[in-house]
Amino acid sequence: MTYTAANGLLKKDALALPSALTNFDQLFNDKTPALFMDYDGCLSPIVKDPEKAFMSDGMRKVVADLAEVCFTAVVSGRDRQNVKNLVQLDSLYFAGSHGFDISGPENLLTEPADAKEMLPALDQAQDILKEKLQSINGALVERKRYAIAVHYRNIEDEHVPYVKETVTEVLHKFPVLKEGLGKKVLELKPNLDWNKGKAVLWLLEKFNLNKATIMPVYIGDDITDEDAFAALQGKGIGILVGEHDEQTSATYRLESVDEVQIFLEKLLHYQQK
Ligand SMILES: O=P(O)(O)OC[C@H]1O[C@H](O[C@H]2O[C@H](CO)[C@@H](O)[C@H](O)[C@H]2O)[C@H](O)[C@@H](O)[C@@H]1O
Repeated sequence: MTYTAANGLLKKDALALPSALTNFDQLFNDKTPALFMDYDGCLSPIVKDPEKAFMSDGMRKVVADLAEVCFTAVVSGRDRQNVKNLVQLDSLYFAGSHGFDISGPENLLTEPADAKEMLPALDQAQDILKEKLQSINGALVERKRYAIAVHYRNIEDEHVPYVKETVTEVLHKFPVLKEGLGKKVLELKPNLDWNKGKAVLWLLEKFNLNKATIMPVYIGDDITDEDAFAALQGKGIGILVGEHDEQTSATYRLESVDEVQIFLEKLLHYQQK
């Protein structure tokens, strides 16, 4: 099903999207890509332990090669330094904490949404969550500079409602924070008008990439990536990897992390022609 949402965005069922692989030849029309990618579920498969979400050597190689020929960024919900450590490529731009914390080659380091005053609330919320969830086997509270992820992937189903209620309670205590949803995770983020989509638009502007010769492309698998797909509607290409629980603003689809690698290899070949 396809429909136009109240805000004018075109939304589709993930399974109704055409494949970015079979339609590759129609995507770029001789334009140079500006590439934005999510990490978990896009560059690395979803696994039980967030610290063990590794990128394959093949994926790292093609991303490194692409960074030589076009603007290449990773836009992640993870802490910026954490995702940088996992990717291990200094030639890339990184937007961590869902876009609140950005770095790049040549000493770029910036927090464009100016969320610093939310840090005390995040610190206090983290302490309360750790204390309240310490007795729940498998619950994981992951602090990023500008977000807290409460993971429930590894807990018994019967404890999930308690975890969700606890997050809701903490959010009520700290109105400067808002909820974010992801794959078996609830997040607490600064209650500001900033997200992955705004970060992508900020990078396009900052690096003078809003030109007819450039085609922005964003690849991601999760609900937080929807902000970036929405930001690129009518301006670039949004590619959803797999599916999530909501309708999508992406325009194309890839089945899996393996298909992401095949797509990136095709993109490299196209860009080297
Ligand atoms: O925006 P992303 O780069 O995709 O980050 C989104 C979240 O990814 C991580 O959690 C997810 O992946 C884990 C490893 O595969 C998985 O165990 C977890 O269930 C997923 O929610 C990361 O830990 C979070 O901080 C990111 O926000």
